[in-house]
Amino acid sequence: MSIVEVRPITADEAKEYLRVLPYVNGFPQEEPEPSAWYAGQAAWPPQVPATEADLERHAAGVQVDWFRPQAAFVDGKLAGGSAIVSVELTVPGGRQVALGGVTSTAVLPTYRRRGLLRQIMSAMLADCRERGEFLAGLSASEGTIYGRYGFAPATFQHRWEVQRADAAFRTDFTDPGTLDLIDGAAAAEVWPVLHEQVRAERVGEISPLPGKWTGLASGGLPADGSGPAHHLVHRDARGVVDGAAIFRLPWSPDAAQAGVLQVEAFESLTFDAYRALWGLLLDFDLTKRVVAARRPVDEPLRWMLTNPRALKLKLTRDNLWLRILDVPAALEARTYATTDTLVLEVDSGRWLLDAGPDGASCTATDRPADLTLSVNELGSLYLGGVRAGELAYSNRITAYTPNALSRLDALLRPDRAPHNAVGF
Ligand SMILES: CC(=O)SCCNC(=O)CCNC(=O)[C@H](O)C(C)(C)COP(=O)(O)OP(=O)(O)OC[C@H]1O[C@@H](n2cnc3c(N)ncnc32)[C@H](O)[C@@H]1OP(=O)(O)O
Repeated sequence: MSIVEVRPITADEAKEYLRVLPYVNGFPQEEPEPSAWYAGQAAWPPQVPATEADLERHAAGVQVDWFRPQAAFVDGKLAGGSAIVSVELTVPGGRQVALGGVTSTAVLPTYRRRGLLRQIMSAMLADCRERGEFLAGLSASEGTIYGRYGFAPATFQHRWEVQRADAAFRTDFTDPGTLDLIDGAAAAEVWPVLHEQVRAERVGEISPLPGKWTGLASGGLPADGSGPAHHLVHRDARGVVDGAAIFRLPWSPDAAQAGVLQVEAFESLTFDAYRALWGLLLDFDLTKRVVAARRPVDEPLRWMLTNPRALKLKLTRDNLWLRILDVPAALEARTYATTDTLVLEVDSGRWLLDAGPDGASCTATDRPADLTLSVNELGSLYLGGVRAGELAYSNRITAYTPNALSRLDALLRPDRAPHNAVGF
């Protein structure tokens, strides 16, 4: 019988850990989708296997304090691994709380389905708890894997398209600011500042990993023919950047795919920036169609067009999956839209949630429950991106008192849908 050991890796095991990851071996790391869905980062088809030089380079990135890899060794061979990255998540009320982000997870194909991930996950979640991280999160390569560990989808994203010919705006707009095309080096300065401001306001947004924006400066042409990145910024009347977009004009030999403007990133702090940036992108000369991926599910643009149906939803997908590791700590970290008191039975714990716009207290109680749910449902509800009624109708939540579902929804619902443009 094999001996399995699960533990953090040492510095000189970094390359061995990398060797289990799909992209290093030329295997797929996402379900097959058009590369445009990933907004430029083609995860399919698989790339060529990494060279020793690539591994040397990547190994440095594994040995940093914010990247905490755990690996499973079978009879001494490193056969699977995963890592927690330390990031922050904006929760309702604006607090940016520590999130243990699960990433870079893989088990060698010849060692799968024998419980290695289960053991690695349990070690990683214990590590998060020890560090006081009461939330863990991930983006799932497949929807069937992570529910068993208590994770559930909490934010969602859309990919939509608009035919340029259909993109008439309802009202005229005079821009008090200016639009400017800038180079990658300037964009690498703009994006970190802009994203910090955006994530302070957007529930569900995540802090970027170190180095997230440095690649913008060097540019580089992706191998998939999607062409160079173009950087557009909007400045307000004082000249301060209040919005930016990154787009490409990919070439395709397929006439149906020609003339596409592909929006890879878009952020704005003001209505003026939002309207002005989309105004240009939706009416870019010599293009036929705009495709935008990783967009929030409550895209206001739809309501600004004379024909709201012109914005055609092409794909909808879960984005951030949350795992609540400490129920009272998580519920006390956010604020609530109404003032109410509910008893929630979450798995085997029963909690009295006394919540309001200034925060909440959440204490153990033996009062009868208003609702029962598991930590998975609480993860989906936590940021307000899923309705309690939807989960009750799918038999995932049971309500015992009148209006308990609508009262819970009223408490949790933020003004805007939770959204994270940045992942890990
Ligand atoms: C957050 C991220 O990093 S997403 C990236 C995830 N990585 C990948 O998708 C790369 C390709 N896949 C793999 O490397 C592996 O299949 C992993 C990492 C997903 C799973 O590793 P394994 O060691 O095989 O998982 P393990 O044997 O611990 O399985 C635990 C449970 O999950 C189930 N499971 C594991 N993988 C899958 C899957 N792909 N689909 C459905 N169920 C799965 C197992 O059947 C098992 O079920 P049980 O609890 O009912 O017994």
